[in-house]
Amino acid sequence: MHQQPSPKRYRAPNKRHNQEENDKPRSLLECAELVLPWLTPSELANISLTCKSLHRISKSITALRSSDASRAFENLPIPFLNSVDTQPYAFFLYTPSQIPSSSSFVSPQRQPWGWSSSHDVQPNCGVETVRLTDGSAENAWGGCACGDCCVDNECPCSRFDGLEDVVVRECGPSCGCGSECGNRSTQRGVSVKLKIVRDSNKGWSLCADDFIPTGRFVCEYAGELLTTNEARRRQQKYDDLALGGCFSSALLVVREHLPSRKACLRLNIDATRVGNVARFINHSCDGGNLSTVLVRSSGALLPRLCFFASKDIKEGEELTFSYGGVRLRSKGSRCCCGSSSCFGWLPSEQT
Ligand SMILES: C[S@@+](CC[C@H](N)C(=O)[O-])C[C@H]1O[C@@H](n2cnc3c(N)ncnc32)[C@H](O)[C@@H]1O
Repeated sequence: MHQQPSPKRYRAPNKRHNQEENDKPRSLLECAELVLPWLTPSELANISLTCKSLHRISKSITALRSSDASRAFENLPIPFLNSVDTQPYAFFLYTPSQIPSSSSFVSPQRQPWGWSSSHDVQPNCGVETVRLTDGSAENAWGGCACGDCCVDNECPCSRFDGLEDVVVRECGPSCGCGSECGNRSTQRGVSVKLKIVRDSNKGWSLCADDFIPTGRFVCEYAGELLTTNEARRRQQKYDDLALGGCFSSALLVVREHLPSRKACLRLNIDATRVGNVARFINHSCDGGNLSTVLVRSSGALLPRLCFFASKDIKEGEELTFSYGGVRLRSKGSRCCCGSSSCFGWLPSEQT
């Protein structure tokens, strides 16, 4: 007769086996805590289905991601808040400043996001933040060598240089004044409290989380700088994806007209895949509460597009600006800005 093994006889060998199992998950979990922050939301969702421990780690990564969209790149955390649906956060790679377009060398596919507090945060790991500076011009352009750039408006970097006055000048990489200089207000990242709030019509929206006075710098529009050909190729792809619904692109074309009006510098900034919090700013047909200003820093090759409060902004108010006045497609995407001057459709122009 076949004898059933007693539970006791089974337990003895299992004890050692259990010990090995306990050891294995421990090292597995340590690896998981390092690897999982590199995963996309769908990869994270898949892996969280495999066992309870990975589910727990995935959950804490999701909570950390929702608590700070800027993943410690900015001075203050910028949380996602959603009382509309179940989406906890938007997934993209973070760069606090412009980066050259996507050669794989500078524009990686992955960046860790959601490290637990026990790990050293490596905010600069993953996306290289390249300074687009003109090293050769360091002496030719000169920059400044002021002791205090904000005294008596003497700093040569603050002077109008023949470009249109919508271009603001700041000290930059070729100046001797250093990072604490008062003439670098747009170069220190976000210093006003912001939050990213889910809206049932517009997707995510960037909101003030404190009072912002008129004239205060809010953030720059950071992303990948594209050639015009690449911008056209991507816009076509984004338009196709948008037809399927549930896709928001963040490709902005900025034109800086030279004084002669005979030429203009065109900047194509794509924050769709790699960007900063400005990628969540929605359009308003009445111009919104942000003004856009091109800022040139001494020694930088290209200007940066910066947002300033164009009026006093209350805590909780959504931050918006006008995406432009041109609507090439008579029936493009529906606008839900809610302003009395709403056109009904979002601006659209030939990229
Ligand atoms: C730069 S993104 C802004 C952030 C975006 N709402 C999101 O969820 O990522 C631009 C996209 O936001 C949406 N959007 C922006 N302003 C809008 C508006 N006034 N009405 C409806 N949708 C808007 C459109 O889908 C647009 O393509």
